Amino acid sequence: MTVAPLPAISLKGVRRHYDDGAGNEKAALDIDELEIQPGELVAVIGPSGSGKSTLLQLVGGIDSPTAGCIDVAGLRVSEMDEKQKTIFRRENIGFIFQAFHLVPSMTVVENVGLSSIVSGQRGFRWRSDALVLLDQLGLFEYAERFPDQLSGGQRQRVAVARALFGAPSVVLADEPTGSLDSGNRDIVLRLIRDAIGDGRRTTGLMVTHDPYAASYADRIIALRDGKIVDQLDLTLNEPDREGDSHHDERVRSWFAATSL
Ligand SMILES: Nc1ncnc2c1ncn2[C@@H]1O[C@H](COP(=O)(O)OP(=O)(O)OP(=O)(O)O)[C@@H](O)[C@H]1O
Repeated sequence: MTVAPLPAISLKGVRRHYDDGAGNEKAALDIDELEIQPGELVAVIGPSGSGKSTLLQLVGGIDSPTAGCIDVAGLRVSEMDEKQKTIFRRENIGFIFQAFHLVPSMTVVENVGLSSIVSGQRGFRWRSDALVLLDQLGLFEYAERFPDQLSGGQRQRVAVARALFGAPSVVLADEPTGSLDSGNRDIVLRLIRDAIGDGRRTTGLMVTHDPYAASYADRIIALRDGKIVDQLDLTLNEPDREGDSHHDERVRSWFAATSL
């Protein structure tokens, strides 16, 4: 008998309400069920205000749900207090924020290895691991610079390297290719894709407005008004998923149909 692996990310009956300012409760997120398997890369799309960032913040333990159950990497995030969530984030999550959130007083290589530095790891193993990632992203020569000496696209790649550093259980990416030209967009997407996949222990959730970026995912989910309104399984296209096939017709027509 084969036993199905536990999902890497599981949401059940998850609601996140806000007061709309007029005393009414408005649901930023309302998901009955969502399961993401280990090694799966899921793209999240949807119009502005549909709940994409809220979903990332709940899975990443930055925010807490009003109701429901969230499990990530076998841990019940929805029941953690703030201190537990801080440790959970540090040990399990690699974030790529739209605003990058690099530490201005630290060099590029220190920003990449931040989680090791913060957790007090001794020795310089972290530095060589960080340099490998910087090299893969074409930023080796910038390792000793500071974030304010980089372009927006270079900073975004540093943020990607930092998120992938240490092979976290889950990578949460909010528009990871937003500031990149097409060449660097490919480098970043391939690196994220290589870090997440069969036999890897990293799982990914990536918010994007870019159909090309979404085509790197195994599955695309569409949010509207906080609910999952559509899904597309791209693993069905697996035999063709190299090179130009990332522009797969089915992805484009589906995007057109969901009027993004
Ligand atoms: N702190 C808050 N207080 C009140 N309402 C909030 C708060 N954060 C989010 N919301 C509301 O929740 C809904 C979902 O917001 P969210 O930021 O998740 O959307 P999004 O899909 O990420 O949008 P965008 O693409 O513009 O970043 C929106 O209607 C937003 O106004």
